[in-house]
Amino acid sequence: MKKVGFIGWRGMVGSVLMQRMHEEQDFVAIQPVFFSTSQSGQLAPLVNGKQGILQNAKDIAALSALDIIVTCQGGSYTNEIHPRLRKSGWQGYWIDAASTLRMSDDAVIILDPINQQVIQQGLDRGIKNFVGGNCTVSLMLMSLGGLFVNNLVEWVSVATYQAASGGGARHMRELLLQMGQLYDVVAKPLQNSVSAILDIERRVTELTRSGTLPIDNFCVPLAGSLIPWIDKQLENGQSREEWKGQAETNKILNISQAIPVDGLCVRIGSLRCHSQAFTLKLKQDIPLAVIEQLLANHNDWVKVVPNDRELSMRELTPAAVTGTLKTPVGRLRKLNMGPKYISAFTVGDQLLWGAAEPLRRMLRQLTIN
Ligand SMILES: NC(=O)C1=CN([C@@H]2O[C@H](COP(=O)(O)OP(=O)(O)OC[C@H]3O[C@@H](n4cnc5c(N)ncnc54)[C@H](OP(=O)(O)O)[C@@H]3O)[C@@H](O)[C@H]2O)C=CC1
Ligand SMILES: N[C@@H](CC(=O)OP(=O)(O)O)C(=O)O
Repeated sequence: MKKVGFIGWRGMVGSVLMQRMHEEQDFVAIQPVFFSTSQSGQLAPLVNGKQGILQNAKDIAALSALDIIVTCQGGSYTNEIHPRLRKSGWQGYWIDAASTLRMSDDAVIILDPINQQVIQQGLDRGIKNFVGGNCTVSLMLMSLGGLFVNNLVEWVSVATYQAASGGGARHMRELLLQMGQLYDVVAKPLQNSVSAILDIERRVTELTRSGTLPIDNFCVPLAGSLIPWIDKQLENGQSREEWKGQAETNKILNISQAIPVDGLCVRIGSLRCHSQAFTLKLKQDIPLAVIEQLLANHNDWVKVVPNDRELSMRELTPAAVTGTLKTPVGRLRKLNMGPKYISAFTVGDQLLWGAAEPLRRMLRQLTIN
């Protein structure tokens, strides 16, 4: 049985990974060792009927004893530990949720329903670093995979609607605290159906602008608003999140002629589902029914939601998709720009297919035989 170390298992992404591994009984096939950067010496979680002690996540000797390391601890941990561990001669598999190593030549970005062939080629070439993709990229490919893998996409323009969880656990708390404070300030007049709505709105807006809402994480209020920038600013005017769209998509697909992917990434007040509105230019004029069939047949998680008002409102929302592995796509139609232009709207849980699930499946692949 492979000895597998888990770092970051008690964080938000790590907890989702643990939950999924329990659901799929993945622990049965491995010997798990749990690590922490802050709680070494305390009790590890009970798994396979055994409860060990948390190891120090920065102990290179302890890490070196592992066949596989799975980390959801974040980029700073990867930056600090991965080079030291490799320098020490460790030859094991490193599976990571952080973006740090994604674009390295000696790393494969993992999304097996899309690029199992690339993963297998990497394994055959002796690649040992396997990194989960950016959540918007992974979720786009899970929903629109049928068009990408059939080489039908000429370019992609996207506007994202990204959930608070993408920033991390503290961001989700901050959003909910903001929502609570905004509600509290108008709770009384809201009970009274004849109170003037513009008075209510004014109070909410005044509080939003007062500088008293908690904004340590988002830097500005998100509740009742949005933030049209995610991640760092690049010199070309893109946000780093926007830059990842093209860079990671093309690396995942491993194609020689890059598909342009660009757009605007926006943070909104949903909790853990990212949504994305696409304009795609296809390489051919394909009937909509064929497009729908290619999309629906691509993988077990995508579902084509017919372009119908009622169904879109019911099935194509964060509220409907949160906490599930579904990656629905809908609002599919040909645009006025011409027969090769289509719209699409996708929704996906950014902690599942957007973060934990590709890691879980990679680990399973390495441990099943
Ligand atoms: N959030 C996301 O949507 C995505 C995140 N990622 C990557 O995953 C990394 C981790 O993200 P995320 O899971 O959101 O980070 P979290 O902040 O939830 O957890 C990170 C670490 O914080 C420590 N920690 C300190 N206090 C607590 C507490 N009260 N509860 C739980 N953990 C605590 C734990 O480490 P310790 O036990 O060592 O103290 C934990 O592993 C990111 O930095 C990013 O690189 C990737 C894709 C999406
Ligand atoms: N940046 C994403 C979360 C994510 O997946 O990030 P990264 O590419 O660093 O793993 C968000 O904020 O919604």
